[in-house]
Amino acid sequence: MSRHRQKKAMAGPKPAQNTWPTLKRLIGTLRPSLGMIILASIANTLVTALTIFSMYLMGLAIDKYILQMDLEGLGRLALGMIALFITTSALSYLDTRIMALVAQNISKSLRASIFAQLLRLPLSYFDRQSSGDLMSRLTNDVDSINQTLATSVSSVLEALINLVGIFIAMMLLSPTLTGWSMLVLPFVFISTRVVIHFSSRYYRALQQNLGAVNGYAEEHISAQKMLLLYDTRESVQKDFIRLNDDLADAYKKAQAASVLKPITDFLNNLVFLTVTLIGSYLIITGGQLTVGILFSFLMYMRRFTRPLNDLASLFNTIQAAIAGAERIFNLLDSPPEDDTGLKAYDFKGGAISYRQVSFSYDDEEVLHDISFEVPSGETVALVGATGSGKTTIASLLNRYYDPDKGTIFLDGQDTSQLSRQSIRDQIGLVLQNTFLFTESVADNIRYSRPEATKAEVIAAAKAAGADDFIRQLPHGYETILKDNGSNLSGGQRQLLAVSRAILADKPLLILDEATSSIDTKTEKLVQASFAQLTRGRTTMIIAHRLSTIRNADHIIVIDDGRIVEQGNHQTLLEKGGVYARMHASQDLAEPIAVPAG
Ligand SMILES: Nc1ncnc2c1ncn2[C@@H]1O[C@H](COP(=O)(O)OP(=O)(O)OP(=O)(O)O)[C@@H](O)[C@H]1O
Repeated sequence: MSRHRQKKAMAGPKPAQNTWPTLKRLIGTLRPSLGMIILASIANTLVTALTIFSMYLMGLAIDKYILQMDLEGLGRLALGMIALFITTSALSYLDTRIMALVAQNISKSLRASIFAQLLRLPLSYFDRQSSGDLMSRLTNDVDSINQTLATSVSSVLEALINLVGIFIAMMLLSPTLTGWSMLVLPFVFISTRVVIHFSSRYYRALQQNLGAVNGYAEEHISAQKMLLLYDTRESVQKDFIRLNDDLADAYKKAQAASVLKPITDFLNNLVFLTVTLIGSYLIITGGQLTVGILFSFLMYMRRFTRPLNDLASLFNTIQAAIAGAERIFNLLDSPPEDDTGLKAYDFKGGAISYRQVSFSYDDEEVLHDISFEVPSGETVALVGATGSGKTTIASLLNRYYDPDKGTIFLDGQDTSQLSRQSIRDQIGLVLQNTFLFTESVADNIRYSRPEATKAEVIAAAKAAGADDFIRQLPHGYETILKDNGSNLSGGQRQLLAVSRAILADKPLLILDEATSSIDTKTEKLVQASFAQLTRGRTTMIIAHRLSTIRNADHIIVIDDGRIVEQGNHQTLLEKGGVYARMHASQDLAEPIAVPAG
């Protein structure tokens, strides 16, 4: 775990910024389930009321039957109580089931909307958000709403009814004793709050420390090669020891907080004893109290502070759910990529023209005044140092991003007026880091054209020169690729990407050559495969190898977001400028970019 991420984890989830509007909107999502929620609430209210009543009956049993030695009556009452308990259990089951159902329905539709929205959002949104953050909306935030709806709504209602119901019952039984207990009960409540406050604080700290230790271990175990290469094992070990010490400290503190519990238990018992003594005194001195009433009363008292504490801790859970809901709503409200009102791209050969294009990702401009023309069917190679802006230029063509200034034309049509999908429908893409799904090789190739037959898939792989190595895989075309195809070499991944593009058969192409060193044999294969692919197609190629560039019709040399030279291999060499120097120092023979990982 990087230091940055550690800090983030320590900070914990953020509270909601707009609690009330979010709560209102969250309640709005409950509207379709209103009938079910009312039903659950009625069941819940009945359960609480019947439970309070059953405690009254127990006192009654003492006064009316036990002290009168009426066994038959006691038997009747016991039967009645069994019926009562069965009813409350059934109602309680109903309440739990209904609320779990409501919560799951809402979580399900939230997850569906979030995922649909993630597929619609523009790329720039993902630049600003970490994928971990987005994943946590789909999992943690939805889960926290689910938990809250499933349990907290019922619990709040139950706590409120308990509080009011028990108070009324106590007043009916004995106003005097109620008065006395109201004097001492605050001690019980406050002491319990203190324990909860401290233990939950230490518990949270413990969780964060645990997360930090796990994250650090996980990251460094997977970075074994780096540790060996740079010999950082000693400092990594030191960092781990520090995190481990913090974790042990957090455990000790959390343990120390648990000492508080016996103290509050003692206080609780003391309060209980006081009320019992007062009650007994009232009975003995002929007050209006009976043993049965005192018994019921003491049971009520035991329960009375519980709803207060429940409400206090529910408040935290509900707050966390509201904060989660706010993050989800923010995501759902972000403007999606919108194609409405735009014309479809009318393909006429794929001539590309950039005119005075500038672009910034955030505030910093990374492309300045880019202008070039590619006639249809020709190949343009973009060359330049790493970070100079080659990938960005290509990203503007299929409208992953839109320029801040200037215009890009496709066959003379202003792309800002064309629907993104209609442009992307015409462009084949081979990226440096091809994404491979956990599916069979055949299905991965078919990703660009799902309806393609097996024979078409094989023909595409053959044309790309991928057929040989695919047949050597354990199950040939049916081999399932795992972990983004981690068991394939960089060159093999590119061959699959080319197969995909050949199968898609799009008239325009964007190729990003692999920067990672691939062996000469595979490189030749990839080159041949690229040559096959680009034939007759207008191609923009982000070039890292001398051989690719030499064959391009146009070469555009980029430096720090500007075009510094353009021409073809011959004219640029003759010019004796940047390109000629790059060529002379054989920069291009080596991959320009540092291979990732
Ligand atoms: N998603 C992004 N958000 C913010 N800045 C970005 C983003 N992608 C690239 N940049 C920045 O824009 C500049 C140009 O990057 P770009 O990826 O286009 O360069 P490149 O020439 O393709 O590099 P390479 O050869 O390493 O692929 C760099 O300074 C980079 O840091």
